[in-house]
Amino acid sequence: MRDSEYLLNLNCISKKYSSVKALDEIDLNIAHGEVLALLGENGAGKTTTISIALGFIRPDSGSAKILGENPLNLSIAARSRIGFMFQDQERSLPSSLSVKEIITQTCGYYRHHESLERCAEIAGMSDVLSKRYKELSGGQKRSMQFAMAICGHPELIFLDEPTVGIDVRTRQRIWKHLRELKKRGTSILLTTHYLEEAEALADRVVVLDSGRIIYSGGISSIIGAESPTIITCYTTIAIECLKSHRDVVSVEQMEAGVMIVTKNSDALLRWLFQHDENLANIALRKGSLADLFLGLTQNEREGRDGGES
Ligand SMILES: Nc1ncnc2c1ncn2[C@@H]1O[C@H](COP(=O)(O)OP(=O)(O)OP(=O)(O)O)[C@@H](O)[C@H]1O
Repeated sequence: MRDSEYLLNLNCISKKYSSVKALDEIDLNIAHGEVLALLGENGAGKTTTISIALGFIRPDSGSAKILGENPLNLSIAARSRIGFMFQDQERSLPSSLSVKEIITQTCGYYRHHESLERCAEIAGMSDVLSKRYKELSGGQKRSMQFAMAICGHPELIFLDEPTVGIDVRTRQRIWKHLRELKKRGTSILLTTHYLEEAEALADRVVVLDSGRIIYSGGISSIIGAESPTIITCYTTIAIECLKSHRDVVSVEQMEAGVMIVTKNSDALLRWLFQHDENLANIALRKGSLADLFLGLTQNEREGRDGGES
């Protein structure tokens, strides 16, 4: 695909805040109708990426194009094809206006928009339309910001941690709506700490770690065919030796023993018993996607540190 065919095209973008490298030469594209989840721990660079894509901040180097234009100099026509929901959006919202007034005002920026009632229904806000923004709970505020992001039928939507603090029912409703938008061909970039959110919605995930992309691809390729198992145990086998075992995804030293993430617990346990007669306090549990994600970032960091020494 040529760069001009992407709705968003970030090319070798770097950004530093004083001595902190927030982004380090990242490349990121979004195609028509694609849902991309940007994953990473706190401070990985997700919000900085979106801020650069939308032209809120200037990168130190690299080039960015959104809907074929420079984000720092975006035309009104292009703006009206974009929706977004930001983590610290709160500061820019008129807190004394009601939900109804804010959503109506936002709809006014777009030529084709949803009705107020439909926006409220999608975001689960029908009962609080007359409440002032400052009177809303944290979750209701996020829901309203979501309504603002989608109200204008944008072609490209940026959602920065859209469901943080939102109750389960509203989260399900938001996911359902995002799937419908995807079916209609809307492109979505969402950042999330929830792997299940990425799994539920995304065609592709990009994992950021300390400003670098350490994975880009389908979520099933991260997980693999089997979901991981966590073994905790006491062992006299050296950590380095455990790490080099082919069935080990990651190992962490605990206060009393080790925590091993593996995708083949049967084979690994047989090996542990064979090689350590002092093996004790064994406990097994099915790992979450988050455990696997931690393993991925840990392995990358170790690879990087090893490579630099
Ligand atoms: N305005 C700023 N001034 C100084 N440092 C900043 C600023 N904004 C971000 N940073 C730093 O840049 C790095 C990336 O931050 P960013 O907010 O992009 O991460 P994130 O992945 O969105 O994190 P989170 O999940 O916590 O929202 C962090 O180390 C952060 O402390």
